[in-house]
Amino acid sequence: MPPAPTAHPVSVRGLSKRYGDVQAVRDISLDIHRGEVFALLGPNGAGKTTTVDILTGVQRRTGGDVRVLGCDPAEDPREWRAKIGVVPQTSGAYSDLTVKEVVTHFAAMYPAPLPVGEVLGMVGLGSLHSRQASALSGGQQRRLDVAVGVVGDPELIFLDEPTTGLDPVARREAWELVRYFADRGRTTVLTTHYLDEAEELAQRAGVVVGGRLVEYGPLASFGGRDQTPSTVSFRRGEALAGVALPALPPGTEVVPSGPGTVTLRTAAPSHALSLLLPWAREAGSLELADLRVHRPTLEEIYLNLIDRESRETAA
Ligand SMILES: Nc1ncnc2c1ncn2[C@@H]1O[C@H](COP(=O)(O)OP(=O)(O)OP(=O)(O)O)[C@@H](O)[C@H]1O
Repeated sequence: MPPAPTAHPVSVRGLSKRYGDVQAVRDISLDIHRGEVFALLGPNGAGKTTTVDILTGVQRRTGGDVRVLGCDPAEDPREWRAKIGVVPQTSGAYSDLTVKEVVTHFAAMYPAPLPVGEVLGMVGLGSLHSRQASALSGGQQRRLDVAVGVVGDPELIFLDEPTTGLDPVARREAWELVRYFADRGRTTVLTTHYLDEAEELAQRAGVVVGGRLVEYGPLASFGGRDQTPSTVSFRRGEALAGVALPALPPGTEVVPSGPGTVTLRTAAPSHALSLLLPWAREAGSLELADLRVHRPTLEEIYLNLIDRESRETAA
């Protein structure tokens, strides 16, 4: 019987998982939209891998309802499995096969795999295709895991910390691969501890702490980020020394900073700049020296969230 149609490729309601005494996941509800990259964030031991393992049929849930591409992963139907790609947190053991043999072996399990050579090229293993998989370095093994996870050209891809152990160039190659699938309308669930990676690739995210989903939504407004003021700073230089600042957008604060430096905190940095530039020009300065506009990064927002959660838990 074909799977029931579903609005979202992943739909989770009230998910929980207990391992003996450990409540690893508590009442998580979320939807992952078709075609998006969704980042699952959270500290070590938060419950991310457990959640991914349940969504991919590796672990059984102890409560709640889960639909992945219209099916219950606990039933693990064969045709369903062919539509998902998984790069698990731990590297696979590939015995004494060569890199190309490993990927060819996995490609044969899918009805319409991508060409093996193309996938090896995408993960940067093209020149190592005849090397024994067991002889690869840690980072090269991770690339092979990614190749194995995506060779089936999956509709939905789960990447559990795919770039851990990769050098900066390989990390960026992995990002290109995620974008390649996103451009083809595929959906990706990305677990990562690298906030820059999430920021670079994902449109929405969820933060799990102590098994609970404590933040969930578009990255642009994550943790009230779009409401958090930005900082604008510059050096006055000679032309602007002693010149009174122009009228600035309502709510802008002048923050005490070193001599000769102006630091403003404002919810409207573009508006503030549009007033500062003509002000500086009129005073004879075409450039604002050392101009910096700092919007809160995802990492800062995330650290605040984790801090808030640990204080609430302690209280
Ligand atoms: N098989 C298991 N048996 C008992 N407890 C487990 C098992 N697997 C995970 N746990 C516990 O469940 C909790 C969640 O673990 P999980 O691996 O899902 O966290 P995570 O968010 O993926 O962490 P990390 O970022 O370190 O990978 C942890 O307290 C962990 O010790």
